[in-house]
Amino acid sequence: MKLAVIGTGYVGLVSGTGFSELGNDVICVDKIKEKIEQLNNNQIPIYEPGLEELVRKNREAGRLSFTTDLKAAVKASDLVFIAVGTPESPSGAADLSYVYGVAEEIGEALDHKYKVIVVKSTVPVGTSEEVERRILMKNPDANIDVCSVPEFLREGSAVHDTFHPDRIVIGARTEKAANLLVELHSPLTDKIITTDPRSSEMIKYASNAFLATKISFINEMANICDAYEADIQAVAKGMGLDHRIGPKFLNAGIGYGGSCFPKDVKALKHLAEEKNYHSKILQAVINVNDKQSDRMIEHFDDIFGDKVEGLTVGMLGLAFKPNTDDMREAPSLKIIPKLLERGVHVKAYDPIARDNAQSLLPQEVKIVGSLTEAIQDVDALFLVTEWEEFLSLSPAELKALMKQQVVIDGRNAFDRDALKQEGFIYRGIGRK
Ligand SMILES: NC(=O)C1=CN([C@@H]2O[C@H](COP(=O)(O)OP(=O)(O)OC[C@H]3O[C@@H](n4cnc5c(N)ncnc54)[C@H](O)[C@@H]3O)[C@@H](O)[C@H]2O)C=CC1
Ligand SMILES: O=C(O)[C@H]1O[C@H](OP(=O)(O)OP(=O)(O)OC[C@H]2O[C@@H](n3ccc(=O)[nH]c3=O)[C@H](O)[C@@H]2O)[C@H](O)[C@@H](O)[C@@H]1O
Repeated sequence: MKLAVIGTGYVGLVSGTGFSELGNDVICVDKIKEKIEQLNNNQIPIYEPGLEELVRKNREAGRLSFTTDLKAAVKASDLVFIAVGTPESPSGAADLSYVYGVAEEIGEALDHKYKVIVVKSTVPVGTSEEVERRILMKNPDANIDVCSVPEFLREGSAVHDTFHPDRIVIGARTEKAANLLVELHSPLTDKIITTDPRSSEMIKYASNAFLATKISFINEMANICDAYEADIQAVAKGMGLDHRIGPKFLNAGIGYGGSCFPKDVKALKHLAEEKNYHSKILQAVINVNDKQSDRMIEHFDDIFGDKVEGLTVGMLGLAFKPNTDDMREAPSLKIIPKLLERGVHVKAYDPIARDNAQSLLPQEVKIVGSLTEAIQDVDALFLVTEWEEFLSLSPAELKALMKQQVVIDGRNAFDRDALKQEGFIYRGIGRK
C-alpha cells in the first residue's frame, strides 16, 4: 500500500518506518525542513535503539522517503496518517491546532480518489469526526473515510513495540476503511480490535490513564510503606502475583513523566469536565504524581537536617526514563531547583539526555561527561533515572569515590542490602 505519514516525531517516524519494513511505500512528512534534511542524510533526530538501522535499510530499499511537501505526499498515497503532536494547552485540554492544521492541508491536497485518513495522534473523543468536517470544509467533494488508530508504543522500546504490539485498535465508520486498515496491520498481530472512532479514541486515553493510575497507586502505597517501615518491593511482588493485578507498572518511584502520561491524564480529566463530569480518580492520580518527586528531597532533609547548605549531590540520570533522551516532564527538572534553593551544589550525569537537558536546567548545575565525575566527592547520590550503566557500579566502587556514603534511590533500583553492608545510608521510595 502507499502511505503518507504526517509528522516525524516518535510516532510518525517509528510507525512510518515500521510500515515500510512491512513492504509498504511510505512517505514521511514534516514541516521542519532541517529535520527532513537530517533524515535524508540518515541522521535520526531522536535517540531510539534500533531505529537508525531500520530507517537506513528501508530508505535503501526505496520504500521510505522524507519530504516537506505534504500535498505531493497526500496525492501519492492511499492512506494518510496524522501523527503530529497534541501538547497540553494552558487549560489542560489537548491542543489540537496541529491536527486541525494538517486536516486543512490534507483537504487542500485531495482530489476525488478514495483515501483513508487515519488519526494516529492521541486525541480527545470526537476529534476524528472534526478532522473529517474540516477536510470536507476545504474540499466538499473529497472521497474519504477518517479513522482512529491510536499508537501504544513506548519511547526507548519503540521499534520493538511497533513489531510486537499487544493489540491494534481500529476505529472506523465504514467496513471498507476498516478492512483496509485490518489488512495493513494484520502482519503485526492477530489481536486487532475494530470499533467506532469515538471508542477507539477513548481506548487510548483510558489505557494511558489506567497505567498512570497504577503508578500513582503504587507510589501512594510506597509513601505509606515509608511511614510504617514496610518494603514496597515486597508489597508490589506480593500484589503482582495475583493475576488480576499483574506485576507490571508497579515500580514505585518519583512519579511518571514523559511526553504523554502527564498531558493525557489532564486531557482526559478536562474532556470529562467539558461534559460536567468531575473525575475524582484522575485528579488524585495527578495530585499524587505532582508531589512524588518531593520524596527524594524529604529523605535528603531527613538525613542531613538543616545542614544541607554547601553539600554536593551527584545526580544520576536526567531523562524521564532510561533509554531515551526525552526530558519532557522529567522529575529531574523538579528535583534540581529544590536542591539549588537549599544552597546545595548539583553535579548531574545522563548518558544520552545531557545535551537536551543543558538548556532546560539552571546554569549552576554542572552537567558532567562521565559517571565517575558525577560520583566523585559528593555527599549524596540521587538516582533519578535507572540507566543500566548506573546499576553496574559496586558499593565498594561508590564508597571509594564519594565523600559521604548516602544514596537516595528514586527508582528503587540499587541493591539496598549490598549498599547497607558497605556502610551506606540508603533511602528508596517506600524502602529503607
Ligand atoms: N511520544 C510517544 O512515545 C507517543 C506519542 N503518542 C502521541 O502521538 C502524537 C505525536 O507524538 P510525538 O511523535 O511524540 O510528537 P512530536 O511533537 O515529537 O512530533 C510531531 C511532529 O509533527 C510535526 N508537525 C506538526 N505540524 C505539522 C504539519 N502541519 N505538517 C507536517 N508536520 C507537522 C512537527 O514538526 C513534529 O516534528 C501525540 O498525540 C502523542 O500524544 C502516542 C504514543 C506514544
Ligand atoms: O502515549 C504514549 O506516549 C505512551 O506513553 C507510555 O510510554 P512512555 O511515556 O514512553 O513510557 P513508560 O515506559 O510508560 O513510562 C512512563 C513513565 O512512568 C514511569 N513508570 C513506569 C512504570 C512503573 O512501574 N513506574 C513508573 O514510575 C516511568 O519512569 C516514566 O516516567 C505508555 O507506556 C505507552 O503505551 C504509550 O503509547
